[in-house]
Amino acid sequence: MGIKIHGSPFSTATLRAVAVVEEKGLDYEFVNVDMKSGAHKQEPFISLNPFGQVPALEDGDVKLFESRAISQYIAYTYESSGTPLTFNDGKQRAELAVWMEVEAHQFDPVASKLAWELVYKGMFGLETDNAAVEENKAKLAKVLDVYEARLANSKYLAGDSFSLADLHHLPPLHYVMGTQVKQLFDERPHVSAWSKDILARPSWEKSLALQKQA
Ligand SMILES: N[C@@H](CCC(=O)N[C@@H](CS)C(=O)NCC(=O)O)C(=O)O
Repeated sequence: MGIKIHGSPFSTATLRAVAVVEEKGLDYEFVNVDMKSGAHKQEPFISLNPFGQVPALEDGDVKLFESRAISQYIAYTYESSGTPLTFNDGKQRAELAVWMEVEAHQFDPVASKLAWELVYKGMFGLETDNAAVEENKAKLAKVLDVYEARLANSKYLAGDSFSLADLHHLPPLHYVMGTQVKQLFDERPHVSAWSKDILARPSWEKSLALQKQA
């Protein structure tokens, strides 16, 4: 049995897991979980993730949930395939850990909230909360100031090569770049160059192609 990713192509967390497998050039089966009908809260999916959230991964007898845990499993298990997304050196591994934490705890909460307010709510016919947009834009600006300083000295967040730390940003980054939030990236030259670079990766284009098949 090969790699199976269970999820929705419209879910940012699912796309994070898919992007890693694409970046590694691995064959995989995408198993669509119909979130509209609540399939993520029922069997058989709930046995893969008892929290009822996509994505989940199966690889032989390995079963995992949490997109960032899935990405690390793929990157380390299939280290020799495709792009090296991790580092062997201890200091670089520590840098990778730092920037993966920054993505998960500083970037993702605000970028995902902005994507929800400015993209997803529209899809569901819900009204944007403009106060929440302004509040989260201000928070994101502060995070991006830190990124700008980091990226002035380092081509990618964890070092000189593209890694999981960069890849983890792709799904919410993709969504907010189609909104007024893009301006916050454009105003910061190093952040702007970095975001253009990582969004142009063929693995990301292939990940998004899943949406066209849905
Ligand atoms: N920390 C989790 C978050 C997973 C998550 O929030 N998935 C969303 C879709 S992007 C979901 O399943 N939402 C439905 C729900 O929470 O009921 C991960 O990275 O995998």
